[in-house]
Amino acid sequence: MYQVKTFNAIANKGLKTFTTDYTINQEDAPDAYLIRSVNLLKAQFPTTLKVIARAGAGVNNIPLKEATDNGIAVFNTPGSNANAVKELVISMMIATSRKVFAAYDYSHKNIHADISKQVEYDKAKFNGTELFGKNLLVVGLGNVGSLVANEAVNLGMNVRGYDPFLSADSAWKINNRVQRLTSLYQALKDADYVTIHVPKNKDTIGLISTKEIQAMKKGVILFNYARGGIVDNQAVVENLGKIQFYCTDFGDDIIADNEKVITTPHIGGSTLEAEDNGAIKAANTIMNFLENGDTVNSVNLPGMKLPFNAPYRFTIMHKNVPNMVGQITTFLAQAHVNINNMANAAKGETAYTIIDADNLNYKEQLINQIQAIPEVRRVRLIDHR
Ligand SMILES: NC(=O)c1ccc[n+]([C@@H]2O[C@H](COP(=O)([O-])OP(=O)(O)OC[C@H]3O[C@@H](n4cnc5c(N)ncnc54)[C@H](O)[C@@H]3O)[C@@H](O)[C@H]2O)c1
Ligand SMILES: O=C(O)CC[C@@H](O)C(=O)O
Repeated sequence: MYQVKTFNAIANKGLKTFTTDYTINQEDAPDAYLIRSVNLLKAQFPTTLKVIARAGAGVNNIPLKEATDNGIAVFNTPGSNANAVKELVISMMIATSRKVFAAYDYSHKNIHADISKQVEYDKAKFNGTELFGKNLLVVGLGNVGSLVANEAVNLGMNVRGYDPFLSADSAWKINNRVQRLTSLYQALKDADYVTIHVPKNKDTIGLISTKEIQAMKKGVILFNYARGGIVDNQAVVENLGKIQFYCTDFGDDIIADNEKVITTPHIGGSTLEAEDNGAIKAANTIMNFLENGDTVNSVNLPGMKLPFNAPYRFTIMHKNVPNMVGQITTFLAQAHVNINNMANAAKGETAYTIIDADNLNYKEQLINQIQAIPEVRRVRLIDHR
């Protein structure tokens, strides 16, 4: 039996994905955390915890180094809510361009007056512009950015994208009419719209600040549905003469109460469909990791999936240093354990080894020996019989 502890509202479809081998929030020795945006940066992890699955994209709420040091695999569910974010961004592009919020406000305030004639005079205040033919700059062309870019092409926009770390998978998804840039500044000066879709990390905090805003065109509309802090809100408020509207999912005191700033309460991924997708993917990720040791979509381990055709599997999370496989297989050989299949891969400073065995001897001693190698973070034995 495995124990799962959930944080945040996790869609029922996801919880129902777990088989009867899993209990949810019933006991207190969790093997897995299933989370959304809960801030775990200062959390103490129980020693039983082996995996954290984030239903969604951003993992800036998880202390990746601490998790790795404690032998905990961390996963997200790439793309599960990308369509939801895309639809919100496109709708905000249209809503701001057509002055929908001010027009709604006008109509709402005058709801009891007989304004049927007055509107024909007043409506000039709400003249808008169209997206067709305008320039859009998309910063970050991953799961969300690529969808936004493609949809904007469909709407007749001239789309440019900036993503120096673009993966081959993402590149395949992008419409060939999206012009790829090698410098962020190349497109800032003539973009009518700038939208940010990068992860929050030490390199992207303040990615859009005073210098970048000063390089933008007057009247630009800026969107941040990625994370608070990637756009410097202080720089935004100081430049609202230049910025026509700033739309963001991440409000704070600095940008509060400004009619040119339109905030939403982190609802980019808040659709029924996206919440179901993310929760189902996260639940499957947890089960595949705990039962098979699969690490596809891990953010702190190399992505690995090995057919499991033996009675026993060792999974070892360890530092990416020489002679790890040598030491581990020496212990297995000394215990007369026959290796059926194995794989090893690394991601940054961390590596992961999967060893399938035909037989098992001296179980406790073997696990203790491997775990005692100083660079080993966690060894697990999965009994598949
Ligand atoms: N508002 C919401 O509810 C919501 C929902 C989903 C995602 N998000 C946020 O949006 C971010 C992006 O989501 P995604 O699913 O597209 O992630 P993703 O990992 O698929 O794509 C991120 C892209 O950003 C690129 N990138 C990284 N650093 C960059 C930089 N300095 N400059 C330009 N590009 C850079 C990467 O190469 C990658 O292609 C997430 O990390 C998350 O924080 C927010
Ligand atoms: O869980 C959520 O609603 C937010 C999701 C979003 O910010 C993400 O990073 O995927």
